[in-house]
Amino acid sequence: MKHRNIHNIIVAAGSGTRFGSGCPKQFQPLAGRPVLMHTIDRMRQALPGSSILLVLGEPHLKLWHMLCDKFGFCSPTIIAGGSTRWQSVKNAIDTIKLSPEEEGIITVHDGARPLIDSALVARIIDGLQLASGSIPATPVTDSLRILENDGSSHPIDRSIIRAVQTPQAFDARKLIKAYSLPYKDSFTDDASVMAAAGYTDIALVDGSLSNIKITMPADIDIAAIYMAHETSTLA
Ligand SMILES: Nc1ccn([C@@H]2O[C@H](COP(=O)(O)OP(=O)(O)OP(=O)(O)O)[C@@H](O)[C@H]2O)c(=O)n1
Ligand SMILES: C[C@](O)(CO)[C@H](O)COP(=O)(O)O
Repeated sequence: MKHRNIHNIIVAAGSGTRFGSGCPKQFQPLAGRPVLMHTIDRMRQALPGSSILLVLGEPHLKLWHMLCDKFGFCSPTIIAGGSTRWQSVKNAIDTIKLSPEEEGIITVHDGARPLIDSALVARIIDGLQLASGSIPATPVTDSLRILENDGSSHPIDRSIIRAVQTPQAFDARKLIKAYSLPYKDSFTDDASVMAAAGYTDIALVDGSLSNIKITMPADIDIAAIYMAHETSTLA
């Protein structure tokens, strides 16, 4: 199925401070190829015919072009990143021009989440039928506590908490409007930007436990195990 009015933003302009390597995590090898190539290929498979805007940091452009040459990889259109994830998304959004009659969808995905699959992407697109945004979420499995300023803490009911992933999908006009408002430190994802603009009708769809964000070095090993498991269950 072709999706011509879906614009997919993949943000990969981070520097990977927590990963702690000279080479940012999105370019690290995973199952023989850079993490980011898995992410892009899976998004292409999930939504064939839709456009991808790849957001990269200026210092990493040369490395990316070198990797594309090495792996014979065709890069999506590249957009210059910003100093925060919000700014990187905004830079891409500012290049999307909708015609007056166009009912567009914008998805935003972390380049550092290489384990998306077509079923997950289909769920977030379907979730948009009844809401302004649609985001994948999973229950948490650890016990949770609220930490107070004085250092004390108290337990909370984890059954009312969800951990949120990407990709996140939105009505394009509403997301563009939300990203025209000023930045706040509380913006940790795109749904939080929508909420600040008053778009609180966000559908939560089932996330995937394997859809981890590469954050620490060990996450590369965990992602490789998930990928090997996918391959063995397909065989
Ligand atoms: N200025 C930024 C910061 C983050 N990102 C992207 O947003 C996603 C989620 O961010 P995160 O995991 O925090 O990546 P980093 O900022 O690279 O990591 P860290 O916070 O450890 O420095 C990543 O794909 C990252 O490349 C981005 O495009 N531009
Ligand atoms: C966008 C995100 O991946 C959703 O879970 C997450 O909020 C990114 O957080 P980070 O601190 O920028 O890694």
